[in-house]
Amino acid sequence: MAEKSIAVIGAGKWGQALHFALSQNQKCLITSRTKRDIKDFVDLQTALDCEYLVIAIPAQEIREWLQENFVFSGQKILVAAKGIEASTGEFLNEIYEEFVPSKNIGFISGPSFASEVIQALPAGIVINSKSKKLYEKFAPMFPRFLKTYYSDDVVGAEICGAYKNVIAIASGICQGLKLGNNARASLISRGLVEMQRFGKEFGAKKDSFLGLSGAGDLFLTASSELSRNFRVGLGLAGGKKLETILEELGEVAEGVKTSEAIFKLSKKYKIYTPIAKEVKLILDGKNPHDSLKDLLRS
Ligand SMILES: NC(=O)C1=CN([C@@H]2O[C@H](COP(=O)(O)OP(=O)(O)OC[C@H]3O[C@@H](n4cnc5c(N)ncnc54)[C@H](O)[C@@H]3O)[C@@H](O)[C@H]2O)C=CC1
Ligand SMILES: O=C(CO)COP(=O)(O)O
Repeated sequence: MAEKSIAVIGAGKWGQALHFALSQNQKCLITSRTKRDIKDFVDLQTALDCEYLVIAIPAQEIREWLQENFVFSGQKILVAAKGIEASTGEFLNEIYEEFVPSKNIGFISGPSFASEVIQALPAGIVINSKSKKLYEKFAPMFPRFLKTYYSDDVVGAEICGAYKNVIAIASGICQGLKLGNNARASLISRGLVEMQRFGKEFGAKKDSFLGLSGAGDLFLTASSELSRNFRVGLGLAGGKKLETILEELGEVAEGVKTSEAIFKLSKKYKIYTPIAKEVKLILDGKNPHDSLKDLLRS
């Protein structure tokens, strides 16, 4: 293993922005499943041989990727994805724990649009890990324009990052239906309460929902057309088919599959999650106006 070397795996929007950020203080490699003509691009094996890895592969694809490509050999890893696996309802930390010991892994959360990070605009992010030592190793690798905070609330950060994508879809629908600013603020704040209620069931800490990982990322994503999830909501309100919306987007919108996962988990554990439920039903074809009536009644 090449000591102190670092690589980003996954060269989508977020992988490339993280590669840019991590290249400010040291050399950083990047790889992806298809060869790209970008600086520092290497083959997968060269990346896997690095001591530090940042994995930016979407939540629904990561299990298969790990099974097919990953052998743990002491690497220290940061997970950059935000989502819950729809087929199983498992959180990313549960998927990764089959492959990596918890002291070697951390999860990035907080408000961080790739399109702004790649312009070196300032933001605060959280590195969530059971190991503070892991945080201390990664933190100096980030550039000054990204202020890093530490939290040990891995499950809380994960739920914040995944759930806010679903609320962002709802908020995009609200905007697309022209329901007004009052409605959107009501939706976002009730969304925050809902996320926290859901998180409590899985041992998440309340503070995570009030900080960068929760409120920070939710306010960002649920109020900007820079968000892919928000744009999915706009498309749904405009009567477009989900297939068409995703095709036009050309990038991942994790909230779509995560809403399925939340729906399943809420049923299983009897958690009251009305907004996520309506998002899932709208994605399945329910008329958004009927969802609105149901939300105002429930
Ligand atoms: N774009 C953003 O602003 C942010 C994105 N994220 C999260 O990061 C994750 C990735 O998002 P983006 O890079 O923006 O999405 P993207 O749609 O731009 O790129 C996804 C990348 O994953 C790769 N990929 C997909 N399936 C794969 C597989 N089976 N094996 C290997 N690679 C595969 C694709 O080749 C592509 O490079 C998502 O979970 C997203 O929620 C988190 C924070 C910010
Ligand atoms: O997580 C994000 C910003 O923190 C990106 O959100 P979208 O995936 O909705 O664009």
